[in-house]
Amino acid sequence: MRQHTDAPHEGGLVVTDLKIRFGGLLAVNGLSLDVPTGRITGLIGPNGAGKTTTFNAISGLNRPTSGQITLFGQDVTGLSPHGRALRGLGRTFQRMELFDSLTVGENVALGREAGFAGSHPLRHLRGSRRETGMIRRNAEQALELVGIGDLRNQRPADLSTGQRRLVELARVVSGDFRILLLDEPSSGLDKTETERFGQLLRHLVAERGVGILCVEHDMALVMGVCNYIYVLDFGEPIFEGSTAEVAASPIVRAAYLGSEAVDDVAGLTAGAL
Ligand SMILES: Nc1ncnc2c1ncn2[C@@H]1O[C@H](COP(=O)(O)OP(=O)(O)OP(=O)(O)O)[C@@H](O)[C@H]1O
Repeated sequence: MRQHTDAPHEGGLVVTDLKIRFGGLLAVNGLSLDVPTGRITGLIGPNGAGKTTTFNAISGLNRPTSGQITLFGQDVTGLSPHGRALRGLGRTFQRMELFDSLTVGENVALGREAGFAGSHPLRHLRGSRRETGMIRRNAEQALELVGIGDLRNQRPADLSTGQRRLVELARVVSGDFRILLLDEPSSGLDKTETERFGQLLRHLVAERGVGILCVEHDMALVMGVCNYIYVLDFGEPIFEGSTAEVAASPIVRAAYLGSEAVDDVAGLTAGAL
């Protein structure tokens, strides 16, 4: 596994030789990832490559057949999603899971707990309010960092897809996690919104020093924000490298043949980087 930090590795998420089998299907076969803090790492691959399965294994929603997952040097392979969250791991989901009965501010305040299997976010919200204002303060900071403070009293149902994506990002930011897993965060955004979202991710890393692992189909976003990229195809890790190396790789282009993203990859290879 190559390390993609310039400085000595200060820790983060490390996945070693991950294998996940569903019956006769080897959905992920020997994937190793290094996701340091202060960097945006990409995980890409065509449909069905195993990206979400990998995310679920990292966040504890499915059990790996073999392999190891460590967070800041601690083996978390056997821990629950909640245990991993407490150790600094937050995630978003491909399908946004915002509560339309709550305001934007309340959704963001769910922060650390929401979205993780086995938690009870509504109960958590009420309990925490009684005990402390800390969650509300975290939520306010996250709303400001993501630039949606003016939406705090609105309901998610009244927002555009782009705004809802920002609410989702603010929610995971409010959890004060050190490693964020973002599952197709720009899905449903137009080109301008995606560009702004990319700038926001870079701002987030610069401000908070978090590490981000991002699964994303939008190649322009991937190539624009990621420091390092891993490529999966049919569960096999087929390539890893800098954005320039990935964009120039014939292996990567071949994996995307027949998919919509192939033109994007080819275009980036031709000179965007
Ligand atoms: N719970 C499951 N049981 C059986 N097979 C599964 C399960 N979850 C995923 N798979 C299969 O594992 C493979 C990888 O799926 P996964 O959703 O991880 O791919 P992906 O790269 O995230 O795809 P996409 O980009 O379309 O979201 C697919 O063949 C999928 O059908």
